[in-house]
Amino acid sequence: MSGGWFERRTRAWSDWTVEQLVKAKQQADVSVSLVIPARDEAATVGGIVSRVHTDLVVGAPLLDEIIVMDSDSSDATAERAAHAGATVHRVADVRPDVGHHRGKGEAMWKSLFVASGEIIAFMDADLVEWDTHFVTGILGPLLTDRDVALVKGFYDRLLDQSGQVHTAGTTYEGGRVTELVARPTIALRWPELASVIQPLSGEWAVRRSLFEALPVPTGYGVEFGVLVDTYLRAGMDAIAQVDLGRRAHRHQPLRDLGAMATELLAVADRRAGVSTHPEAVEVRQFGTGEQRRYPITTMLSIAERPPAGRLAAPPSQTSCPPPAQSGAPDRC
Ligand SMILES: O=c1ccn([C@@H]2O[C@H](COP(=O)(O)OP(=O)(O)O[C@H]3O[C@H](CO)[C@@H](O)[C@H](O)[C@H]3O)[C@@H](O)[C@H]2O)c(=O)[nH]1
Ligand SMILES: O=C(O)[C@H](O)COP(=O)(O)O
Repeated sequence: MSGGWFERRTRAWSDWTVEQLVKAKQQADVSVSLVIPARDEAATVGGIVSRVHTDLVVGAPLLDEIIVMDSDSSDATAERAAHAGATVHRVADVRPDVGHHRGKGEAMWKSLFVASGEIIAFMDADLVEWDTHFVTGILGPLLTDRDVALVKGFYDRLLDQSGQVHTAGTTYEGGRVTELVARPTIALRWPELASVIQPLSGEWAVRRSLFEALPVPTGYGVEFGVLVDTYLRAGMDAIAQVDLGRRAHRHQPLRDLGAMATELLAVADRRAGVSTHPEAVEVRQFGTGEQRRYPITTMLSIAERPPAGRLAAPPSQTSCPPPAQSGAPDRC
């Protein structure tokens, strides 16, 4: 492990009780938003929002708001999230004057225009093994240490070959892109970051002032980009990591992970200054059996958004997002 950073900046979720965090929040006088980016997560998003709402909004005044960024869903994600107590925004409706990209990073970048928190915690919407300590854990270092600006969650990552959790086929082999792309890239380019146990974890929290100052990859490169940029601009001591136990989520097919890996490598190349990629790249993959000679070609967006803090205000009131589905504050 990298000298003292690991000892100084590695904690466990159980280091803080909810009551301690509420007190720390009051003392620091900061507001906290939980933002959940979600694309077609009707199966899980309602349960996740409802549990967090019960424990950390109603049960304790830790979160000022729970926002679900509905990322081009075609299922009932928005309805289920709103019903469970979240404020829901359609990503495409936020700041329409700057256009719309598909992708997770876009949803997170646009959340900066609708969330009010000085601290923003992010959590994925496809979790199947988790609990609300995921949220309290990633908030712990930010609420108790002014020098920390970014907190990454880490955990054992389950991989279930059948696509279900808790079956006999479950192993600890999850995190395929993490192991095969993120970690090797870090080893080669930014070895100090190698002590970050889950560089791609979707459960992380950040000070708004930092996130607003960073460029944001619109797709799955967002976690990697924010981690590397924080390190390059603020140094290792601005980063902390918190043990959250075990996590299981819905797995993507291998070919989709190939696309994710390409997005990460584009982010890494840009930060290392070794290439000037265009906004999109062609990825060619191949079928199996009779289809093995036929390419499946995808144009993959590797676009990045500029730092949100540098964006000019919307041109007029008409550019403001329409009211959210459950009464978001009007930020126009
Ligand atoms: O266009 C998209 C795609 C995904 N999501 C949401 O983003 C979250 C994570 O997406 P998922 O497809 O489950 O990603 P993973 O396969 O889990 O990828 C891992 O690695 C990614 C790359 O670092 C991270 O973004 C993820 O958080 C992390 O869990 C989920 O809530 C999705 O609904 C969107 O909001 N918009
Ligand atoms: O972080 C990763 O490597 C990707 O989310 C893939 O995770 P999985 O191998 O557990 O599906």
